[in-house]
Amino acid sequence: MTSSASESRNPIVPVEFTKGVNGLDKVILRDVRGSSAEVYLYGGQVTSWKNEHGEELLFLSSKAIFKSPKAIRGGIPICFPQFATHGSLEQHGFARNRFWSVDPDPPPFPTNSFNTTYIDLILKPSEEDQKIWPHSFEFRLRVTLGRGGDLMLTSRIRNTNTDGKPFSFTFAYHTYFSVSDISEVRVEGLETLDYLDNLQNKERFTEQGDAITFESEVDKTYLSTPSKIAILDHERKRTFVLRKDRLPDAVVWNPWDKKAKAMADFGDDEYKHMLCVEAAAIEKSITLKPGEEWRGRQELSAVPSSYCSGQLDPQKVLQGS
Ligand SMILES: O=P(O)(O)OC[C@H]1O[C@H](O)[C@H](O)[C@@H](O)[C@@H]1O
Repeated sequence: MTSSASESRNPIVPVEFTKGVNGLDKVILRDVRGSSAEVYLYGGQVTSWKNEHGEELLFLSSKAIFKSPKAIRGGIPICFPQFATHGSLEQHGFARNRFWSVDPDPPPFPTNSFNTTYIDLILKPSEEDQKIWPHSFEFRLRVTLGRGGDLMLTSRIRNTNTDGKPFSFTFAYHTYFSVSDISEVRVEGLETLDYLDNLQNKERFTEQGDAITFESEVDKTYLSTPSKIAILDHERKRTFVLRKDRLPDAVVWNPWDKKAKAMADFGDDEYKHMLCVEAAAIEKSITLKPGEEWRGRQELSAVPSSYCSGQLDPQKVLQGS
């Protein structure tokens, strides 16, 4: 069937503006082959990413609270201008619990947007925000659903201070991946790297051994990581490939059972079905002078993983384009 035939029979609305939980504004991106993504203006947050079979690829807690000032638990929260407690602001900064707007006329992107569906959002600080972080900025976020169902997020952050002052920030795409069973998952691309252990006062260690697997709580910030990280879900025979640009660090987080129980917006057993791998800039903060812009990009794809004599072949995953 040609795509025009399928389109005329079943018209696709590539960008739909609608309402989500609690009447919050939501944008749905759709690709003709059936993949989709959902973005809430609250937090500028992707909450859903589905492949062409309609299978959800991101974790969203069944207990997520879609109400300000609580950030939505799951999807891809944006941590800005501060990651975690690396500064004096609230945990993970304020971008994740502010109302973003649709950017009607974003400056042009050099990247090829042919054959993709996307939405541009913008966040500017309110007067209240400037009381806690005394800077003026424009944060433009483009969420793109690629032709093959890939999900791309590009952030452009510009210093618009008129007082001549630079500002510094840390940043993360706090991606919650949906996994079959955390004990069946391994992460490749971070082995042998140095990391800060957030469970041990951010002390620095070196990762030993092979790929990373999970049997207890993990909260680590890997430093100077490669631009490509793979998350292999053996049970579902699915591999997520995360590619990133200008985001040198990567946080790996699973709260495990005890912390899961302590979080009001997270189910007691949900830790089994999620893993956060967060493309980030943490160890070295980013500094912008007035008029300067930083751009940070994350691209996610989900591919079927194949078994080779009972073992996944990590080289194939990591060397593939
Ligand atoms: O509960 P939140 O504020 O959303 O933070 C959730 C988690 O985010 C990151 O992964 C941090 O490294 C963790 O220390 C933190 O627990």
